[in-house]
Amino acid sequence: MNVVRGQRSGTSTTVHDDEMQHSDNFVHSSSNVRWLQSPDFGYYKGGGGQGTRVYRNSQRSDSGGSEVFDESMMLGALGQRINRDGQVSPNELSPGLLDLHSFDTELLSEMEAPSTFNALSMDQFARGTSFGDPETYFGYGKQSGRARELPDINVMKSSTTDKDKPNNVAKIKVVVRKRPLNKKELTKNEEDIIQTQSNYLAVHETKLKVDLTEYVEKHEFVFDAVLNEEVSNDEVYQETVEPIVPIIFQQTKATCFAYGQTGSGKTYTMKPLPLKASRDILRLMNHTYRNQGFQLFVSFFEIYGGKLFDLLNERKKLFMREDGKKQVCIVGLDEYRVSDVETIKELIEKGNATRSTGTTGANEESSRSHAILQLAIKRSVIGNNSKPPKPVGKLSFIDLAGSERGADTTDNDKQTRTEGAEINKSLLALKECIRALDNDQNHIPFRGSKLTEVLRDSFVGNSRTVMISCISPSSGSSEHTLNTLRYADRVKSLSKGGISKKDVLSSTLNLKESTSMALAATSTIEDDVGETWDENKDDDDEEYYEEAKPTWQKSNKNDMYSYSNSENNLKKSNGQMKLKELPPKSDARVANSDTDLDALLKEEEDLVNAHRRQVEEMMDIVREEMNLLVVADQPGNQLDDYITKLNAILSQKAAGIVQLQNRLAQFQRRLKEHNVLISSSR
Ligand SMILES: Nc1ncnc2c1ncn2[C@@H]1O[C@H](COP(=O)(O)OP(=O)(O)OP(=O)(O)O)[C@@H](O)[C@H]1O
Repeated sequence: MNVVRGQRSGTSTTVHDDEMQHSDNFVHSSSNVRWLQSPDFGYYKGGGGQGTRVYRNSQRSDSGGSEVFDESMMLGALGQRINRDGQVSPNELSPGLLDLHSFDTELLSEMEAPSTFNALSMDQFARGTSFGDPETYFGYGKQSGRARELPDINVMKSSTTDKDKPNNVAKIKVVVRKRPLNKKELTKNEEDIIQTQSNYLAVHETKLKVDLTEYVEKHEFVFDAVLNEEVSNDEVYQETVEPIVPIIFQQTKATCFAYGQTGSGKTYTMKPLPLKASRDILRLMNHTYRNQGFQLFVSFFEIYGGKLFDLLNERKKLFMREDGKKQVCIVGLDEYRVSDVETIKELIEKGNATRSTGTTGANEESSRSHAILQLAIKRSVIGNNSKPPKPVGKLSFIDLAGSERGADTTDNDKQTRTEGAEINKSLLALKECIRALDNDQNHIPFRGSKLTEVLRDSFVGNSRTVMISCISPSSGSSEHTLNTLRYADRVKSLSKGGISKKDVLSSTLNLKESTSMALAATSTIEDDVGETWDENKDDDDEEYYEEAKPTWQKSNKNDMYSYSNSENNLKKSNGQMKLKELPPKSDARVANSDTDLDALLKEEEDLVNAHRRQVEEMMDIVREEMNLLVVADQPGNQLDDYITKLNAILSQKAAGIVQLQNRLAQFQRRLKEHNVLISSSR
C-alpha cells in the first residue's frame, strides 16, 4: 500500500506518526527522528555518523564532461569579479530602452517550434509528473540516489513538430529541491528530516508535548517534482527549464524563479540555468531555425531595496517607466545581442560578480537582491536590417533574495531589516500575482512590489512559470522549510480553479470576524507610531510613472496601503445605486444590477485580497516578535529599539485593518441596497 497514492498535486496533509498508517515503502519511527540515521535507510546519504559526513558540495560533476559551463567556477563567485579578456564588442550592444511590454503588441505570427515534449511524454512514467500532468505516481522500493530516473533529453533530440504540445505545458510548475546537509548543520548534529520519494515529500518535525516528551509530526506534500540532494544541476535543468525552451520561439514568456530561506540553495540552483538554456536556444537558432532571422539578447539587472540596477553596466541605476498603454520599460538597461555560449557565460559571470550580497547568520554570501536575467528572442526581417528586430519570446530567470528573519541574522541592523521587509513584501506580491494569474483573475496585483511590476509583462498573455522551492534538509530549519513548502503548496493548489463567487462571499462574511480578532490582538499595543519600519520611498517612481492611479498605492511613508481605485469604484457604484430613479423597465434594471453586482463582487474580491495581505503581514510581524524571544539571549542586540519599531508597525497595521473594516461595512450596506433593488425589480 502506498501512503500517499492518489494525492493530487498541490495537496498537503499533516499526520502524526502515531496516527499514521505505515507504508510498505516508507520507514517510519513512531516517536522520533532517529529513523533517519539508519545506514540501511535509503534516504540517508553519505558515510560516517553524525558530524563526520563530508559535505560534497561542488565536487559533483553535473555535466558528464561535455559541459562548457563550469559550475564550480561560479560557486563562491558572489562578490568576486571574474575577469575575462573577451569583452563584448560594442556593436553587439543595443543600448537604451528595453520595452518589456512590447510583446503584447508586436508579436510575430505564430510559428511552429520543435518540441521536447514527445521525448518528455515518453519518459513521464519514469519521471513522475511533468508539465501538465497532474497525476502522481510512486515508484516501489527505496528511493535511489536520484529523485527519479531523469532521461537524457536534449532540446535537439526531438525535432518533431507538434503545435499542440506547448499548450499542454502547465502555466505553473512547482518543483522542490532539497540540498544536502552542510558542514555547519553537521557540526551541530542536525538531522536530515526530509524524506523524498518521486514527487512526494515529507517533513518529520520533532515537537514537544506539554509534558516535554518528544514526538514527530509528519507533514506530507506532493509537488510537480521533488528533487533530492543527489540530483545534479543538469537534472534540475531538464526537469524545469528545458521543456519550456522551445515554446519561447512561440511567443511565450516564461519565468523561472527559486524561492526559499537564505542558504537553501537558490543561487546554486539558479546560476547554471540561464547558460544551459542559452545553449539550447542557440542550438535551435543554429539548426532548426537557421537563417530565419532569430536573435538572442541578454540583459541582467537586480532589484535592491526597491530600486533597479544594471548588473552588466556597473550597477548603473535604472528607471522603470510605464506608459499610457501600461507597457513597462526599463530605461537605460543594456541589452546584449549574443551568438555564442562563451559570451553569454562571461556576461552572466560579470552580472553575478556585480550582484549585491551580504552576510546573514545562515549564509555568508547571502543574496540581498533579486537578480533578474532575461534571455529575449527577437526576429528581424531577413534582408532588412534597418528595422529593429521584433520580440518573439522571453525567458526570465529570477534568483530571489533569501527570505530573512530576525533570528537568522547575526547583524540585526536597520539595513538588514529593511532588506528583509522589502524581500518579504515582494515574495508575498509574487505569490499573489501567480495565484491571480492562474485563476484568470482580471485584477493582477502587480503593484504589490517592484519585482512584480518589473515582471508584469512576463505574466500576462501566453506565459509559463516554474517555481523551484529550495529547502534545507536540517532539523534546525524545519520551520523555514515548512514555510517554504506551504508557500509552494499554496501557489500550486490555490492557483487551480479559482475562487467561486460563493467562496468569496463566505470569505467576506468571515472577514469581519477575523478583522475583529486581529484588532483584539493588536489592541494592547501602544498607539505610538513613532519611527516607521524604514520603508524607503522610491522617489523615482513618482518621476517616471505616467499611468493611471495605481490600484495599490502607498498612502504615506508608513508602508500602509490604501485601495484608491476601490474608493473611486465606491463613489461610482453609489452613483449607480440611483438606479432606483430610472424608469421602471425591469430589463434595464436587471442589466444595470448585473453591472452593479459585478462591481460589487470585484470590490469584494479586492477586499478579501486586501484583508489577506493584512493578515499575512500581521503573521510576519508576529513571527518577528517570536524571534525576538530567541534573539533576546544574544548580546549586542538592540532589543528596545526593535520592539519599539515592531510596535509602531503593529499600530499601523491595526489602523489598516480599521480602514478595511470601514470599507467592509460600506460594502455590506451597498450589498444590502443592491439586494433590495434586485428583489424589487422581480
Ligand atoms: N544542491 C546543492 N548541492 C550542494 N551544495 C549546495 C546545494 N545547494 C546549495 N549548496 C551550497 O549551499 C550554500 C548556500 O547556497 P546558496 O548561496 O545557493 O543559497 P541561497 O538560497 O541562494 O542563499 P541566499 O538567499 O542567502 O542568497 C552554498 O555554499 C552552496 O554551494
